[in-house]
Amino acid sequence: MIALSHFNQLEPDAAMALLQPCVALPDWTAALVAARPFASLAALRHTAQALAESWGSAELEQALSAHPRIGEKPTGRQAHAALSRQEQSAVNADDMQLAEALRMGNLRYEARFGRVFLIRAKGRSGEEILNALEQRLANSVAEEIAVALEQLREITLLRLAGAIGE
Ligand SMILES: NC(=O)NC1=NC(=O)NC1=O
Repeated sequence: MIALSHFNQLEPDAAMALLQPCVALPDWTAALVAARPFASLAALRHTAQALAESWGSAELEQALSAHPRIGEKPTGRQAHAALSRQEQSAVNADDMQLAEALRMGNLRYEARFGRVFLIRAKGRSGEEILNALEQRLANSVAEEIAVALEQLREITLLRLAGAIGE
């Protein structure tokens, strides 16, 4: 984590590299970097949230390339893989029944919506995630795009808060 004052002064490329693991949407990252300097963390968060409000299904598809399935601990060494592992740490991988239920749920979700099930996993148990998956399977296609985008915004803002602090 770096201080906001340090982030404000970083070279643009370094600032982009710092934010890259937040979400695989370079336009968002570049716009946030271009909006510097930020007077406070609240201002940074506000701008980050405002820039993410414009995301649609195209951004969702692009961003999902960097999000492993829930329950499939990512093996990559990239920063976002490490973040995913940490965010999914509450999903008890030793609970084989839960792991199988998540695996089947992911398959059902992908068959219905044609994309990976995305949820802000941090702070949620495996059971809570499975329940959310089951409930969301009943959503319409349009409803589910809106819900998945909101989860993407939550994940992104949580990762931003982890990257830049006081
Ligand atoms: N498919 C997912 O929901 N992935 C993820 N959720 C998180 O909170 N981090 C992830 O990588």
